[in-house]
Amino acid sequence: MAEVVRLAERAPERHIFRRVLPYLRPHRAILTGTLLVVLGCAMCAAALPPLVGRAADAIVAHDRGAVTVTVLVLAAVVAAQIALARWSELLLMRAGERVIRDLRDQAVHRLAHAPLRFLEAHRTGDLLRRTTGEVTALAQFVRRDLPNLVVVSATLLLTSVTLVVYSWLLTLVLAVVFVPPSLLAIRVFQRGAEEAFGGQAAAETTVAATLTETLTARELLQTSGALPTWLGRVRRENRAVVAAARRTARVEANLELVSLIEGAALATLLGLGSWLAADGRLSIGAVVVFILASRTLFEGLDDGSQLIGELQLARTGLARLLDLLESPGARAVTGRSTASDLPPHGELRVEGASFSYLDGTSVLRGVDLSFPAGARAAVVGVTGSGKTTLGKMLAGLYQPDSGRVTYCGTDLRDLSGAALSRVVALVPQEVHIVTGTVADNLALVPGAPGRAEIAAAVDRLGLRAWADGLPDGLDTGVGVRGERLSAGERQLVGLARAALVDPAVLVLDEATADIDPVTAGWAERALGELCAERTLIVIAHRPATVESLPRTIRVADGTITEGNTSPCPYPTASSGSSSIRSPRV
Ligand SMILES: Nc1ncnc2c1ncn2[C@@H]1O[C@H](COP(=O)(O)OP(=O)(O)OP(=O)(O)O)[C@@H](O)[C@H]1O
Repeated sequence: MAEVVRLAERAPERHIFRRVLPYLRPHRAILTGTLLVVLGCAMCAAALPPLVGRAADAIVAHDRGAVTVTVLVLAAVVAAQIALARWSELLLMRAGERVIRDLRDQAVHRLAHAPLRFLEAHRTGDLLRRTTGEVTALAQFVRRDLPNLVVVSATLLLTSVTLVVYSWLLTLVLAVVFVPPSLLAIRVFQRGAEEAFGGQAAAETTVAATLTETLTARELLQTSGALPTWLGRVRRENRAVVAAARRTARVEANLELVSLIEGAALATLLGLGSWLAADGRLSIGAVVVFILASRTLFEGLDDGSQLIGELQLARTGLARLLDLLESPGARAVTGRSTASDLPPHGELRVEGASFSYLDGTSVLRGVDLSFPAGARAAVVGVTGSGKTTLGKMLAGLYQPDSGRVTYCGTDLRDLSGAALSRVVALVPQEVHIVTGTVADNLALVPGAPGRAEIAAAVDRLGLRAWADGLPDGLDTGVGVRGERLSAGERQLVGLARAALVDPAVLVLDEATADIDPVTAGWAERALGELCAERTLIVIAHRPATVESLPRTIRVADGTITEGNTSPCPYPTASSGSSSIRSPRV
């Protein structure tokens, strides 16, 4: 079985900031400018205690002129601090939004190009959370917490310098007696935080994934009577989230210890400072500066430790997002060859191909098949024998674990995404329909065809009367996920999309749901027109389809046996004949 790299439930956080650097590089100009403004803001904050100290000394010395000048400078510094803080906020928001926009674009791009096997290996909710929830959390962090984090770091640094300058003795007491226990308490918090926040994110992801499934499987759940069992599962997972959140809250409570240490330190410093001032070894102003600066230091430690919680949350989200962006498993496996290198008609060949699903289910073993240009074949087999898997492999959606699938000698793996879709198109049993109009859905092919091209394809397939019969023609809304279209009409959309792509090979997974005779007639005609010039491989579910096709490929026990070839059995739009029985798609 080919190795598929799964995303870790708890994404590794090692070197997380170094890993995010390449994503920040395109925005380095605005980020550097922002950091400089933030630094200016922090310098203003650090200048306040010395200015207040100077004012206190001037008051003690009855020096009115010095008091006036100091107060004016103080006012100017405060005004500058406010202005710089506002400016840095705006800059950070702008820079942050750009970074987030790029990350989101890349995540969506990565998911849109990820191999089918990678997507199947993960729950949709997990992938959705990584591309939406984690990005939103990151955006919030950048807007709200990052400015504070930068200001706090710079303030801590500058305040430490102020403290040393004003009294190395008091700084020594502070540094030896009080700062280490503070840092220890923060460290204890950090250690628990990684586990607690990671656990909370994982538990929330599980709930998100289950909620997504609740919506997608709602019909099954409502009609099968399985809703109570399912809701029991939702409740269990919900309880796990609450437990994880409580664990996080307990870890956060450790931070209270930091406040306690701060109170004790300020009281000690005040006593010690007053004693030194009374002894004449320190001015009153210096004591004031020291107390204010110590307070700033502890506030910084306090804010910093709270921010570490947010930082941890952002780290976890960022790690999960980067895990997706960096995952080799999510990397598109298509190559660079373009369809222009290849003839419009040619042989599709399977050589010694084997395929197993991730859970180890071995489905196909050593399959050899050849479909010369214009061949038409039915693929048959009991349910679960591997027909759909073979179809997806023929369409290049699954890569064989061993062996290869080639078109005119070129491995499908070596084709670019657009080239692959021009070589082979798969119309699945359940054609995927997106919210919008019929025309919007038909435009979902390479090259985004315009209205005229879409109308021409519909005419070519003999579907004009069907389209005109819809309430608003091609502008008819299809509802959420196409629920306003019948199974047959969805296959008509799939066939019309195939006509717009104009592939050399068409693989059709016949719809098993009963289709009304009128829609079946439209589909029959469209298919007849579509298969006029190309290779057609129908995964057949009805005896009538099998009888109508000249060649039968039987899938059983992972291997293939087959019969002969003869001309196209489908009537074309121009012939209007339906004398040959054909599949109801
Ligand atoms: N995504 C998947 N992950 C794991 N196993 C899978 C997956 N899809 C299909 N299988 C398994 O692979 C085997 C072949 O499935 P496949 O859908 O190809 O059969 P099929 O012949 O098309 O069936 P049907 O006629 O019912 O559509 C089955 O045992 C199925 O359970």
